[in-house]
Amino acid sequence: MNPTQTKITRLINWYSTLSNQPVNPPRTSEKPQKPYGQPSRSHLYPQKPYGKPPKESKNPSRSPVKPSNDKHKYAKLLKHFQKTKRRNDIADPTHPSSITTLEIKEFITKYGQKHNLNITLGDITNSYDLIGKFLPRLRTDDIILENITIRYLTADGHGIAIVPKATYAAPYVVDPEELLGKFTIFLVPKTVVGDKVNILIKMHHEYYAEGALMEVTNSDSRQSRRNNGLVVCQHFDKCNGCQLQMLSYEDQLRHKQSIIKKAYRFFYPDITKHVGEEFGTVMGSPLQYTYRTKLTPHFSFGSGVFTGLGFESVSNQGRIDVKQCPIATPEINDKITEMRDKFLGQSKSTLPYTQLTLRQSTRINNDTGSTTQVALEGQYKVITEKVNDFVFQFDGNCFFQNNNAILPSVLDYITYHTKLSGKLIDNLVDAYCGVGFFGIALSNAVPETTKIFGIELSKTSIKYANHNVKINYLDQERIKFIQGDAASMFRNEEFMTSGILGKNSVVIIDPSRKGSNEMFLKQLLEFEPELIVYISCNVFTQARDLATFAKLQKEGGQKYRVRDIMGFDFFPQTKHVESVAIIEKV
Ligand SMILES: C[S@@+](CC[C@H](N)C(=O)[O-])C[C@H]1O[C@@H](n2cnc3c(N)ncnc32)[C@H](O)[C@@H]1O
Repeated sequence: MNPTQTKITRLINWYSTLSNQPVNPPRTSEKPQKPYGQPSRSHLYPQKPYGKPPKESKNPSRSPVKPSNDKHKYAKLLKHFQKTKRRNDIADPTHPSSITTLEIKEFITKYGQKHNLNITLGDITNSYDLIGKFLPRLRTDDIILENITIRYLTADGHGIAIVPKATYAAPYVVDPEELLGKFTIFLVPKTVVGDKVNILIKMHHEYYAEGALMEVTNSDSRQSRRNNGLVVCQHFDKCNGCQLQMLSYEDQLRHKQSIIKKAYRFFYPDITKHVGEEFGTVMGSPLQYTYRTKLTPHFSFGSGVFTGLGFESVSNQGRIDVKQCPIATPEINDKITEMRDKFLGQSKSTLPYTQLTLRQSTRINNDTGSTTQVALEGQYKVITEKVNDFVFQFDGNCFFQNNNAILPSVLDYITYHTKLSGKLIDNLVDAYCGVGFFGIALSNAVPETTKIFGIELSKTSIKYANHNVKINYLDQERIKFIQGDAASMFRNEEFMTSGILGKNSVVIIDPSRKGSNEMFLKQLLEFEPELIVYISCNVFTQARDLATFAKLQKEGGQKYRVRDIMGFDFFPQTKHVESVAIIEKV
């Protein structure tokens, strides 16, 4: 045994004593691995988690590695891989990568307490040597770790496993002994707590590494919440769209409640003083599949012709061809088939764009009032949707909620809270109003004299919001939607001259994922409405904003209390959850 091998053996022995578990030595793949999934469908899947055949080690002798001088190169490369089109504000504590770091910290603390270990971020940090070795184009080995346990599920729907670095990293560092007491956190998509999995080791980041799921080895065991029999979609293993199909719907709702509680634990722990320890119950969607009224699949192409239509793959290695998407409505699925048949094999020049916008639309027969459902393709088609007794029209590229079936329950919940205090509502303010959905849909839940005022950044949406007032035969003197930044709403001339005062007002806030901001919240506090309803598709920014709102009240004394927080499952089978907070004046 050479000195390096001796060190590796010592490290493995150290881990065996530490965990009291047998250690499966890591395996370098020699033959293509079977991906996990339901055996009956295995013929549908390619043989690898992503297309490339396994690479042979170029370094069989595993000579000790030289220290890397490439820190800057790796740091730059990592930055490149972390950047996505919309999410480049990585200093933001609510950025998804910052949330992942918070989740990892929470996990190692809990795991450390359970196993009597003090694991710090330093103990799980990946060295630049290790990061460099596993960068996509520099990785020389396909290393598979077997039977590792998933112990935590992130808000992104990735399972977390913790593995002593000694079990696989010794050949990639200068001094294997430096791995003593060090761990790697693996994030493994499409896994759930209790799964035992075989993973292919992929890219390393500062505090975690990516693991591609090869196989779940305890699918039928009681330790895991998984039930592969529930998976409906043939593309589930590969597609990035859904994360939770293998969980029962009750487990999905429980997981989503845990995301709401986690978001407040991270950004506004004092929430429990308002709503107690148990909050954020998630109401299920009446439809758990076939609910999605909008899809935006992309065409893939090769040699100048269209070769597929679908979504990003879970491994971020291009797109997968999706023939049917079971969470979308039947009409949208028919449209996918139609568009695929029309364009596949055609030259790329036949279409001026590579992304399709498909939306569900309702056709109303004006003579009989009967309706039929259709799917329309294109960003500028006029879409019609009906919610309760109201009709909404908008361009294909305007924002509109994507799960029509759950919207009546959300409206009922808001109505219940607006009526709870028994006070008359004189004004309803709809901030971030889109095409006027909440303002219009709640117009019959408040007295006929209640003024409704909405603001929205998008010009097109505002055009449709005012159009929707007309087509629902609502009084245009009573309901007004204006274009502008919500942050300047309270100083807007039209708003100031509208006579709307905070007293007896309800303010609805429904911002996009990045949430609201201090400027808006400050003015909201000065406006002093009776009730605030904060609807959010990103509970982390919602929790941050409510913490800011509480902080703003520190000086002048507490004016508001959070009455309730409830989740709504707008997107079954996926990681997403909508959170609605009710904030009342004390
Ligand atoms: C989640 S959507 C909600 C829309 C609407 N409430 C609904 O339910 O259909 C958020 C809306 O906020 C708008 N928005 C984003 N930033 C804004 C800002 N600073 N001021 C006003 N509106 C904004 C977006 O254009 C989008 O229509």
